[in-house]
Order: sequence, then C-alpha cells, then structure tokens
Amino acid sequence: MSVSLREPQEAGAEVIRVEGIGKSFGPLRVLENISFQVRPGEIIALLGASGCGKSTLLNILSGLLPPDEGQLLIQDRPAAQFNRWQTVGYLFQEDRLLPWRTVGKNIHFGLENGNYDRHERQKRVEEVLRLVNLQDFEHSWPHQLSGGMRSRVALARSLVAEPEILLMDEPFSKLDPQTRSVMHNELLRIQRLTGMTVVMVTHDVEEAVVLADRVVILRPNPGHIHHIHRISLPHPRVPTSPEVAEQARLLRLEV
Ligand SMILES: Nc1ncnc2c1ncn2[C@@H]1O[C@H](COP(=O)(O)OP(=O)(O)OP(=O)(O)O)[C@@H](O)[C@H]1O
Repeated sequence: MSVSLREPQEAGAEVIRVEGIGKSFGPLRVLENISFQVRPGEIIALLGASGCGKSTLLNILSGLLPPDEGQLLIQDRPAAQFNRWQTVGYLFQEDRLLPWRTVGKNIHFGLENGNYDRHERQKRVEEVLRLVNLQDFEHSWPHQLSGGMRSRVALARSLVAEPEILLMDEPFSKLDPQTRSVMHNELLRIQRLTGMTVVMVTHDVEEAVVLADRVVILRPNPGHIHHIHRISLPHPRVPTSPEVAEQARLLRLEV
C-alpha cells in the first residue's frame, strides 16, 4: 500500500493529544481528567476493569463521541477539523462483515466515504488484500471464511482508506488463542510496514504486553488514568516467555 511510502513524521511529534477529557452519560460520570499523548507509530493499549470507560475513550478518540470537557488534538488540529474517515480506521470486537457482500465488496465499504474513482477503489482493495494475505479471496463470501480470515477482512476494511491511526476495540477477543496469536503477528507486521499509530482496548494483559509500546491503565468510578506503563521488550515477544510473564505480572498488580 502507498501508506508504506509515507514520509516519516517529525521525530517526537504527537499524532494524538488528549487533554483533561471528561465524559458523563446523564448522572453517570464515566471519564475524568484523561490526559496523554501518542507519538506516530506507537502502539498504545488501554487496559482496565470492565466499565472503566475504555470504549468510551476510544469513541472519543475516533471523533464520533464529543467529550464534555477537555480537548482532543489529532495531528495538532482540534478533532472537529480532521477528516475522520481518512485519518482514523476503526476495528470492532465483531468483524461486522456484510454477509451479502463478497470479501472485495466488504472492503470497498471502507472507501465509501471517500472521493475515489472506480479504478482507484479497485487498486486499493487489491493492495490491501495483498497486505493481509487474502489476495485469492476477493470474490469469496464471508460464510466461506474461517474466523481468522474474517478477522483479516475486517482489518483490511479498516486499513483500505490508509488511515494514520487505527483504533481497535478488543478486535481479537473472539478468536481462539492460536488464531489470536497469528493476528497479533499480522498486526505488528502491518504496523511496521505502514508506520500507522495504533490505540487498542483490551482486557487481556498478555495481549497488551505482546503488542503495546505503552499501556494506559484505567481505574473506574469514574474512569481515570492510574498509571502509564512502558513495555520495552524487543519484538518478537513470545507469549510464553518469562519476560512477557514478568511484564504481565507487573501489569496485573496495577489493574
Ligand atoms: N451511550 C451510553 N449511554 C449511557 N451509558 C453508557 C453509554 N456508553 C457507555 N455507558 C456506560 O459507561 C460506562 C463505561 O462504559 P464503557 O463501555 O466505556 O466501559 P469499558 O471499560 O469499555 O467496559 P467493557 O470492558 O465492559 O467493554 C458503563 O457503565 C456503561 O454502561
């Protein structure tokens, strides 16, 4: 994909800046005073107990949900000014593939908010299918695919508009452990190739350790940042290794 040819951004620049964000739903205070920055190409995991506001925070980062307080800057611009369809890709817990569309047409869906001609759309779909190693499945139907392949199609759909930022809400949690591990490696390979920035919600401490550069640990009532934990282990990080187990142990003490 042409994302792989993207110019590296200025060293140290931030792609996301969250400043003092708060959010309530009616009387329920969900997030309070959330501040952190994300540098280009970082993988950030949002980790915390159920209900501490991880998905709400991800929705705010996507620009879909306005915060009540504080501000979100994407590439130094207020969230209201960025074109979220081209800047941000979103990958959900369910693959959300449309069963009446082929793989190729499902991926086309990721381009329907952009201004692309037919030739450009087709070129991008073919490129992203190669990126996720599904080049032979453009004309297959979702029901013909395994869980891991469906997960790759959903990933391809979120990447086809070449977003700078990929937001993921527990995207691999429904996969079996072996397929999940394969998808972790796929994500890391694609991240390296494209240089995209990733923010992901997870419940899974090992997943956070295997993937993330930094883990933002949230605690509830209302959701706030307890600690930001850096994971400095080199890749590949083997899930069964003592180093990963030790980092997971440290994280569990904090969550
Ligand atoms: N649109 C909404 N309207 C009302 N309450 C909401 C809304 N969205 C989320 N909430 C509430 O906000 C709180 C935080 O929800 P959120 O989904 O962000 O947490 P989470 O940490 O992602 O949880 P989980 O790990 O279980 O998915 C919960 O109490 C939830 O019921």
